[in-house]
Amino acid sequence: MDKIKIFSPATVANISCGFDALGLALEGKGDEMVFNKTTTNTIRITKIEGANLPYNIDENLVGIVAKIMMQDANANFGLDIEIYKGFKPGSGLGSSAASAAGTTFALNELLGKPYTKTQLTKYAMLGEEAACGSQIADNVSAALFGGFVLIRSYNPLEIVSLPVPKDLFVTALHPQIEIKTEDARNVLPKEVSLKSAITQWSNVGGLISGLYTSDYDLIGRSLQDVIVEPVRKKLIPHFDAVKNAAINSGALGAGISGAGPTIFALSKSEVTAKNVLKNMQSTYENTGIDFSIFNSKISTQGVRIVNSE
Ligand SMILES: Nc1ncnc2c1ncn2[C@@H]1O[C@H](COP(=O)(O)OP(=O)(O)OP(=O)(O)O)[C@@H](O)[C@H]1O
Ligand SMILES: N[C@@H](CCO)C(=O)O
Repeated sequence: MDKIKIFSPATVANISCGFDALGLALEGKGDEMVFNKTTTNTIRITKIEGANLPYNIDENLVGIVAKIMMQDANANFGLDIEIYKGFKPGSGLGSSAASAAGTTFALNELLGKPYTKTQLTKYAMLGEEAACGSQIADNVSAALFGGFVLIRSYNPLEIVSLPVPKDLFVTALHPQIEIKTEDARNVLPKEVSLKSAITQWSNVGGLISGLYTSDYDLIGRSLQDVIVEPVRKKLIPHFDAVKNAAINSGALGAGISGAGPTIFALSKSEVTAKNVLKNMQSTYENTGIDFSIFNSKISTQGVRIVNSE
């Protein structure tokens, strides 16, 4: 294979109760990238559309991840890379993760598929470190594996794919402000009380049980975050109003997508999700802040090939 075009999905990390441990992949929203093998032994980013990002391969995490993987594999080719961002960095929808996961997937194909998805996740986590200072796995593993994922352990890295109940829909409202993941991590408490920890891990258990049994009400009751959301929601204008609008219009639950500012809601059917979108939208329309909003199914596929030669 000499050339590959891939699609890498947007993702929702944390899913309320599972900070750094849970993620899901969205259908339809994501980045595309083209990787062309060259005979030059250099890596170049030749085109970037959709976001203002560096072309320097030591600054753009696509270049950073590609360089490390090429060196480790002793690759005997160079690369020309085109990046088409489908959503903005700093949105809470895993922009850096879509780039990092997509790069590892494409490189694996061009190298003859030497790596497992868990090994690719480890490489993609280096991209996350370059973006925000932490080797987080939730967005990148959701992008690579698709569906719902649980990071059962960071060391050694263990990713568990969870079932996706067929009627689940995601609504995502993205206020047009940028929150850097690094900044959103810096506001977090260094310690949590035992009481909060018990509530949180009980909800993670409830959510996972709900996914396995397609118990939508249990999923809804488990979408609670008593540790991260109370601190981070202060960074997101009108968070409570939008969350309440989602729940009052039938959503199972709602919370912060990743590090924010995107607010996500889960609903049991497309009809409910449409109603939830309408009410979240009309709540934000009164704020004077620009935003975008969409509904999505959960993608069970993750990063995929668009075409290859
Ligand atoms: N290819 C790339 N795609 C996205 N961001 C990149 C890329 N290369 C470098 N960056 C830098 O990474 C930072 C974005 O990372 P950050 O984690 O804050 O956003 P994010 O990935 O959209 O957040 P979240 O994971 O919450 O959705 C920005 O400073 C951006 O310039
Ligand atoms: N779990 C990470 C995701 C960042 O995209 C966080 O919430 O900081």
